[in-house]
Amino acid sequence: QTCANGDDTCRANIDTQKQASDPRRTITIDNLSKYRADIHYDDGRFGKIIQTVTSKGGSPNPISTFVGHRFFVTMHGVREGLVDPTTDEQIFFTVGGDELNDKFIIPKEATTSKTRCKDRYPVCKKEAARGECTNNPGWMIVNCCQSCEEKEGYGHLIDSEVRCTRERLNATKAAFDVGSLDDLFTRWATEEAFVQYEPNVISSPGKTHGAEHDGPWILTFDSFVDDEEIEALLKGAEYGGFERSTDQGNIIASSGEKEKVVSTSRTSSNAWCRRECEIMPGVKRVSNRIEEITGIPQGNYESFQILKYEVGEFYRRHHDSSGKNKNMSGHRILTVFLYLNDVEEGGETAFTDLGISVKPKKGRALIWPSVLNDDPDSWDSRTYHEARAVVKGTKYAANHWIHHNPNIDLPLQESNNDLSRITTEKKKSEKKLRPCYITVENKADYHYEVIESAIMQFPLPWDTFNCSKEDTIADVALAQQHRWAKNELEPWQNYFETHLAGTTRPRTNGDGAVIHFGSIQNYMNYSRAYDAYIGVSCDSFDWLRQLSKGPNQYCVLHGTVDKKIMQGRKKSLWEQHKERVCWVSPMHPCYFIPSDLPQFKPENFRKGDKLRLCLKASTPTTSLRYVDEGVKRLQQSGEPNIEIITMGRLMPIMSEAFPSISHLVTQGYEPDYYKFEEMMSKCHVLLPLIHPWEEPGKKYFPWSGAGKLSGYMSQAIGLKLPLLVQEEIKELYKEHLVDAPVWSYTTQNMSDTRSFVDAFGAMVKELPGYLVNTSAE
Ligand SMILES: O=C(O)CCC(=O)C(=O)O
Ligand SMILES: [Fe+2]
Repeated sequence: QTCANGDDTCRANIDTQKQASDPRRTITIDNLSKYRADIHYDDGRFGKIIQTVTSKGGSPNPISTFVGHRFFVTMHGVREGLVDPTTDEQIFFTVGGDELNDKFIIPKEATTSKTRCKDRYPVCKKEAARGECTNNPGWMIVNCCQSCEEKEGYGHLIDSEVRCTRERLNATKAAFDVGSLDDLFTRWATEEAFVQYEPNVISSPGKTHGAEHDGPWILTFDSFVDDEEIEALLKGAEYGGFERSTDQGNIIASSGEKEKVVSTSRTSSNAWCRRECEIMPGVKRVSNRIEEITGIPQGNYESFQILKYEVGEFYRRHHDSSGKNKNMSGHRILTVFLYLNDVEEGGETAFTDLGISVKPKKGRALIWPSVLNDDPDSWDSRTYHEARAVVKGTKYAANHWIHHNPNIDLPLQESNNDLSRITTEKKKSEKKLRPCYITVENKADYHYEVIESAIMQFPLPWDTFNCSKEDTIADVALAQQHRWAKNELEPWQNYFETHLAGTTRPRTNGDGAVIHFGSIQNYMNYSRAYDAYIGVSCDSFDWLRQLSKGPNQYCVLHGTVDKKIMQGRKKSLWEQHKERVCWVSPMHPCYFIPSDLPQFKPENFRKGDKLRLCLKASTPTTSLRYVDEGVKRLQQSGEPNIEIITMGRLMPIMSEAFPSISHLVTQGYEPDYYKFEEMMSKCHVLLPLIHPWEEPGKKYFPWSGAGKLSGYMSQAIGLKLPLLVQEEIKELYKEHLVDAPVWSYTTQNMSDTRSFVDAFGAMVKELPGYLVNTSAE
C-alpha cells in the first residue's frame, strides 16, 4: 500500500499496522527498591545479565527486546533473586501488550526472600530432574536450592557452613591429605628435578634443609619464571587492566557470596589474568609449571592476580586464607607468589609473625602454605604477611592462589567482553539492530574446513543475541602457534585471506544468518566484542577453559571426547557447559559436517586412468595389511591399475613392510591444507580405515589419536568422495553419505580381513563405472 504525498492519515494507519505486527519492543525499568539490581534476560537457562539498575533509579538505556521475552531481577553482583514480599515470588517482567514502550517497575518493597532456599533460574527444575543436585551439588544447591530440596532433600545445604564440608562436596578429592605439605616441600628441597629452579628453604619445621628459621614451610625458587613469561604476564595484565585493589567485603547474599570493597589496607593495584591473558603461551607455561611442581591441577587455582606497587604503596599484614567461611573450593592452601622485577628499594614480602622478610627478585617464586601439614583443613595462623611499601622503583608481582578443591560452585561467569549480547538503543529512532559478531579461534592445527564450517554451521542461539544475524561478521583468531606443526600456520592464514576474507555467504545450515568473512588476527591482539566466541578445540583440549569464560563461549570438538570428561573428575562441569559444545561427528547430540570444500568431480576421470585410492588409517600397520591382502587378491588376475596414496605422515614408511603394495604407494601428506584438500579432491575413493578395537566395549574412536579419523569422514562427506569404510561407520554416517557411492566391509576383529578383501575387490571393479557413468554428456 502506498500513500499519496501528504496523506498523513494514511501514513499513520500504515505505521499502526506495522507496529501491531512488529514484535520488537523497547522497555525501560524503574527501580524503586533499595537494592541495586541486575536485570537478567530469561533465556530459559541461567539468564543473561543485560543491565544493572541503581537503587531508586532506572534503566541507564532502554532495552531493545521482543514480545514474549522475559526478564528476571536479582540483587546486583550476586544472583540472589529479588522478590515481591507479598507473594515471595521472584520479580519477572514479560514483554507483551500493545504499548510500544513498556515500562516495568521494581517495587519499593522488593527484597530478598525470607525463604533461604529458592531457585534462581527457570531451568532449575529441569536440572534437578536430571540429577544435577547430586552431580554438581555446589552450584546447584546455591542456585537451585528449592528444586534440590524437592528432588533430593538437599535444601538445608544452602547454609554454607553446613554445605561446604569436604565430605559433603564429595565431588573431588581435595588437593592435600595429612602429610602432603611436608612431602611436597621436602621434595622441592631435595629432588634433582627442582634444582633447575634454585630452591632455597627459608623456614621449615625443625629447621631442616638448611632453613634459617624453625616454623612453617617457606621456600623460594630463585629461577622460576623466565623473561618471556614475565613479559607475557605483564602484557596479559594490560588486558584486564590494573585497578585499585579490593578486598572481599561482607557477605551480602544468603548463599555466602560477598561484595567487593576498595581496600584501605592495600594501596596497590592489581589485574586479574583471565581470558586473553590466561591463554597466552607464556602465561600458560607458568601455570603449567606450577601444576607440574605441585601436582595440584589448575582447576584448583584462582586466576593469576598481577600486582603493581608504586612508590609508597603497600599491603598491610594479612593472611591469604581465612579461618572460616570456606566455600566450595575450600581454603587457599598454598600461595605461589612470583616477583616479576627487581625493586630498587623496599617492597619486601615480610612474614610479620616470623621475623622473615623476602626481597623481590626478578624471576623468583616465593611459596608458602596457608594450612597445616597435620590438618590441611585448618589454616596456619603463623603465615600472616605483609608487602612493605616500595621505597624506590615500581614492584610487579603475581599471585597464584591454590585451593583445596576445584572451583565448581561459581555461577557461570558473565564475561567482561560480553558487551554486545543485547543492544540498548541509544536513540529511539535507531530501529536497525547492529550486526552480529562471531569469532572462531583455531586452537591448534585443525583443518581449515573445520574452522570455516564452524563459522558456517555451528548452531548459535541467534534469538538471544539481539543483533542482526543477516549481517554477521565473522573473524578468525589465529591461535597458539606452538600447537601448529611448522609451516602449517601460514598457508592456513593465506587460505583464509585469499579465499574467505571479504566474501559474503548465507550460512550453509539454513538458519538464515548471512556471514561476511572479516579478518584473521593473532588471538592475542584480538579484542573486538563478540556475540559468540567459538573455540575449535577438537581434541577435548581446552574445552573447559574456553567454556567457563562465559555464556557466549562455544566449543567445537572432534569425534572423540575424553571419557575422563564424561565420567571423571570434570563430569559436573561438563554437564554444566555441554550445551555449548558441538561436534564434527554425528555420533553426538549436536554435530555439524564440514562441507565447504572444493568438490570432487567424477567427470574428471577418464577411462583407463589409474584409480587413486587414498588411505588414512587409525592403525597403519593393520590397515596396510588389509590393503596388502586386497591388492594380492587382485594381483591373482594381473597387476591392478591403481595408485595408493597415503594421507598420514607415517604410512609411507610402514608400507615398506608390504612388498606387494609398496611399489604402488605414493606419499600424499601435504601440510598446506588448501593443497591438501585439492589433493584429496583428486582421490577417486577414500579409505578411512577405522578399525574396531578387539576389546569389547572399546570399538570405534577409542580415546586415542585414532579418533581423529572422524575428521576424515567429515572431509570425505564434504568433498563428496566415494568411500570404502567399515559397515558400522557407514551406518553412523548414513544420512550424510548420499552424494557418492560407499562400499563397506564388516570385520569381527583385527585379524579378520576377509570381508575387507571382498569389498576392496568389488570397489576396484565398480568404481570406474561410477566415475565414467556419471560424467557429463
Ligand atoms: O606483594 C607482596 O609481597 C605480597 C602480596 C600479598 O601478600 C598478596 O597479594 O596476598
Ligand atoms: Fe598475601
